[in-house]
Amino acid sequence: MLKIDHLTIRFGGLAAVNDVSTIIEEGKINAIIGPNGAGKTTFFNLISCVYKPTSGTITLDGRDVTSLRTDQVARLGVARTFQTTSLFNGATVLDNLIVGHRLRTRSGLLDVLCNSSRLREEERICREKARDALDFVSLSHIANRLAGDITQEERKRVAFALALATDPKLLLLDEPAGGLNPEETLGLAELIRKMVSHGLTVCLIEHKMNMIMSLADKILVLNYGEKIAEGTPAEIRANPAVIDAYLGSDHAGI
Ligand SMILES: Nc1ncnc2c1ncn2[C@@H]1O[C@H](COP(=O)(O)OP(=O)(O)OP(=O)(O)O)[C@@H](O)[C@H]1O
Repeated sequence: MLKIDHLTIRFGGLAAVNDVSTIIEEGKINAIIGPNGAGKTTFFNLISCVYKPTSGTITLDGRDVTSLRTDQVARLGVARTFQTTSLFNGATVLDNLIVGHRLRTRSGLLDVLCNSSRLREEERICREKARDALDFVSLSHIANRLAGDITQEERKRVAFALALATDPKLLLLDEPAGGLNPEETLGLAELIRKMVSHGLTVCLIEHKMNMIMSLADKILVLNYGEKIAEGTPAEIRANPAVIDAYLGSDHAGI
């Protein structure tokens, strides 16, 4: 699905991602782990085209997307969630989703002024997609609640729904379980499995090792910007380089 070849980005003298090659496998849960400052978020910024690499290539389904803009790669089906979810707190959950989806549809100012049939049709589709996405993440019951009044876990699910409403094929999740308790984390892991069972490919960054080890099909380990290991959870757990990297950091054991 997404092929990454020799990807490097330098900030001044620092190679935040250094010569990383990997494949994000279709229909799988691909995880990226590594100690603080390992380059995980920078790697996400590269594959969602927020940053342009210093060198290397990114190929999505056979097409070189390395120099595309974020909105262009999003239109090709790459959606992303962030560590914190920005919502319009004074608007309802459903309206947040509709706005999120409208940002990607085609009507222009003229359509709005004329209340064109294209605009009305797009609005109908947006509303339908927003409701479907809310239903998928099990939040239909809070559709009309103000976003400022929902829980942290519900915000995480809304972030998933926002991404899903854009019909992605690849979903990049940045620390989806950050700030959640163990029970909520299990619920979110279940939702990620459900997305994959519906044909999505997932790539996630996560610090919660229990979650990653039980959820991921494949794990890429970064340390100081470099790939130090790649494999199944069992392979990663037994890898001496990974154990070394984590013993030298302040993270919980793997
Ligand atoms: N825009 C930037 N300019 C300069 N340095 C940067 C920039 N973005 C990231 N870095 C540096 O690149 C390195 C990797 O940072 P990154 O945020 O990708 O790590 P991370 O693995 O996501 O860390 P964490 O787990 O703490 O979120 C760090 O040393 C960071 O300071």
